[in-house]
Amino acid sequence: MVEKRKPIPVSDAVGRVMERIHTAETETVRLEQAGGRWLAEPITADEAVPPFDRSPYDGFAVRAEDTKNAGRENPVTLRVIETVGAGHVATKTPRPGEAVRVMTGTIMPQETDAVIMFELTKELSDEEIQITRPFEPGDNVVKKGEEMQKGAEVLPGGERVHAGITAALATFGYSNVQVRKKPVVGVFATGTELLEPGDPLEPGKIRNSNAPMVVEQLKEAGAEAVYYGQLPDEFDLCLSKISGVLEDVDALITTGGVSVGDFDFLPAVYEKLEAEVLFNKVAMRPGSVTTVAFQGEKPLFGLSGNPSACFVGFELFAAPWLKAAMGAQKPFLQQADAVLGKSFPKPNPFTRFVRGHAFFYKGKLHAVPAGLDKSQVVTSLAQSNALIVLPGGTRGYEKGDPVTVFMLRSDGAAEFQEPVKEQT
Ligand SMILES: Nc1nc2c(c(=O)[nH]1)N[C@H]1C(S)=C(S)[C@@H](COP(=O)(O)OP(=O)(O)OC[C@H]3O[C@@H](n4cnc5c(N)ncnc54)[C@H](O)[C@@H]3O)O[C@H]1N2
Ligand code: MOO
Ligand SMILES: [Mg+2]
Repeated sequence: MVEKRKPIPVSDAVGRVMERIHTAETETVRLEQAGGRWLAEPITADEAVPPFDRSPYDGFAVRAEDTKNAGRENPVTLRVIETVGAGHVATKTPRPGEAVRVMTGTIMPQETDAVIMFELTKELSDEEIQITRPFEPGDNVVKKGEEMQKGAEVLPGGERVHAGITAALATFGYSNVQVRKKPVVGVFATGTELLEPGDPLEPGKIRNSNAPMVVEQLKEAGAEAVYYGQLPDEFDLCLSKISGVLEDVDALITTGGVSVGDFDFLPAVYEKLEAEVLFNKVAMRPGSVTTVAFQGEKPLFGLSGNPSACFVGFELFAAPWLKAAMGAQKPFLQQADAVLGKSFPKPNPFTRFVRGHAFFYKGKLHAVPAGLDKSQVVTSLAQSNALIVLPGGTRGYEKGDPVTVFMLRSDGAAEFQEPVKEQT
């Protein structure tokens, strides 16, 4: 008799997995290698930024006091005593009536407290300029520590290093950075029907799309994927291959073989390994048969063989666990309110995660289901940047209904648009 499984709500399933986080150790990597890694230490300012008062313009550093009587009818003439570029320090100290020609980024010369851009001066000669308005002390001076004071916290840690974080790390002298070790995640695709992408098709066989997809999802999550190849639907072989690699990985992902078919052997493999099964049925579509088991601290993610179900199972359970293991403060997909762009008439006993395309139109986020909504479907994944969440227990959804979307990515999001015009 076929095993009857009891579905649990998605949030319970997520909760069960996230109770079992095992935080990865830290390691030190060079700044150039830190992109995409998760920060394992807070970033603090080793020095103030900027580290000295500096000029934001190409112009003249002056003593503001000298300019206080300047006006259209009363131009003030100042004598230029030196030219200093960024990276150099003025060698002279201006006396009253004197100015220093400075470039953007130059440390303010002693005794100067304002900068006048070239365009606001009249250069009478190489040595003399004229100005026709007064300047206050501090005008056009970027103060030391204006951006960040020495010792201030820039980031608390737990963020993923992107180009902006790299810039901050470089600014504060982090030539080496502490990050979390990447969990090593083994991947097996199960299925006697599977061919590799380079193979010609044969009757009854299909190309293995799950393994390359999951390897890519692992990379996107920041983990280290080790693809161990395909396993035919044979119990002994699945058991020996899976138990053979468990020592070498921090987590294992299998695709296929988790349902109730005669050749679905993952449930029996978990039993034989004496792994603790957290759940084997989730009240969701696709991915209802997604199974998560633990062997000690190691999660075994038994993702469905159906490509869309496999994808969703990874995003909902494996990705947050892996990101949290890498110290992520925010391991879940970002959620947003959107307007459903196309009716979805199918009744919904389980919560659906519909692959779709989300985009902004007239300031509102819209989400349109992509391609066929079936768990066997691959190509809709290629057209999606979001999962549209349609809670279960309804008769379907109408175009225009409010929905929640989980954002998968934001690249490739827009064509060129005229930036919003400033209000005047
Ligand atoms: N009697 C029942 N049958 C099924 C149930 C059920 O509750 N009762 N659940 C269905 C649901 S829902 C899903 S989802 C699938 C899950 O199946 P498995 O996880 O056991 O996966 P397989 O049987 O191995 O394969 C399913 C399907 O996916 C294709 N596949 C497998 N691996 C890959 C791969 N690497 N790349 C591309 N496609 C793959 C495979 O050829 C099958 O077509 O079970 C339903 N059945
Ligand atoms: O796990 Mo299945 O994808 O719900 O169709
Ligand atoms: Mg099956």
